[in-house]
Amino acid sequence: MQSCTISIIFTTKQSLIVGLTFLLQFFVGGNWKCNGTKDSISKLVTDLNSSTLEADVDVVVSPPFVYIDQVKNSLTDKIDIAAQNSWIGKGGAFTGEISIEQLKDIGCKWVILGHSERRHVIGEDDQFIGKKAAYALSQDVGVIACIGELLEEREGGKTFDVCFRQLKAYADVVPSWDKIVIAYEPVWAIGTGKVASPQQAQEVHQAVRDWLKTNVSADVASKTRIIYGGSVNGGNCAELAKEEDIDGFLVGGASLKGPEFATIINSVTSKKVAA
Ligand SMILES: O=C(CO)COP(=O)(O)O
Repeated sequence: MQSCTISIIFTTKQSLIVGLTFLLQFFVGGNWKCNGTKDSISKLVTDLNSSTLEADVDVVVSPPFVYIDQVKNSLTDKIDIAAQNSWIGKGGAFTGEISIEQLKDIGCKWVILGHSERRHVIGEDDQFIGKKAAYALSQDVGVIACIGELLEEREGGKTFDVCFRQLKAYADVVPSWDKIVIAYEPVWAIGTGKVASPQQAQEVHQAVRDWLKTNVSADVASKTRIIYGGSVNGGNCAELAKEEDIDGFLVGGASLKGPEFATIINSVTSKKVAA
C-alpha cells in the first residue's frame, strides 16, 4: 500500500525543489454510527457523488447495517463500504449478529472494530475484539482497528500503556497486517468537539509506529496506515494531516455532511505540501 510520490514544488522564487518522498496512501473513513434515515442517507450519498475528491485517497463510509445495501447501490464506486461491527466467526445461531460472510455478500470490503463505543458502551474487551479482527482478516475483509485512551487514562499518564495493550491484543491474533488500518481515537475527543492537538496526535501515532517496529516488524511499521479520529472537522483536518505519522482520519459527526467530509478527504493536499 506504500506509494512513492515525487514532489515537484515551485517556490515563490521559482526555484525548483525536487524531492523523493514516500507517503502512505491517505485513508479517510466516515463512521455514520447509528444515524440517518433512508431520506437523509439518500441526500448524503447525492452530496458525496457530486463532490470532487482527490484521487489518491482511500475513502470508506460506514452506514448503519440496515442502510448498507441502499448506499452500496447508489454511492460512487470510488468510495468503499466499511461495516461498523461484525461477529467473531462464521454466522449461525447468534441472534442479532451480522457475519463477515454476509458483509462480504453485500459488498463490504472493510469493518471497523474496537471502536470506543463498542468497548466502553457495549463492553467488548480486547480479546473479543481481537477474535473479530482475526476472523475478518481470515476472510479477506480489511480491518479498521481502533485504539484509544479514556480521559482519566491520559491524565494518569497511561495513554501509551492503554494503546499498546490494545495493539498487542490485535497483534497476538491477526494473521497479517496487510489489510489493517489502525485508528487512534482518544475517547475524550470523540463526539466532544475537543480535538487532540496535532502534536498530541502525532506523539501517539509515532509511538504506535515505534511499537509496531519493535513488536511486529519494521516493514509493517512503515506500511501500516495510522489514522486519527476524534472531533475531526473541515476546519482542523489540514493541520492534523500535516503531521508525519497521521495517514488519514476516521470521522464521525462531520462525515454526515457531504461537503465537509469532502474537505476532510481533500486535506491530503496539505500533507503532500508538508512532505
Ligand atoms: O468516533 C469517531 C469516528 O469513529 C469520531 O467521532 P467524531 O468525529 O464525531 O468525534
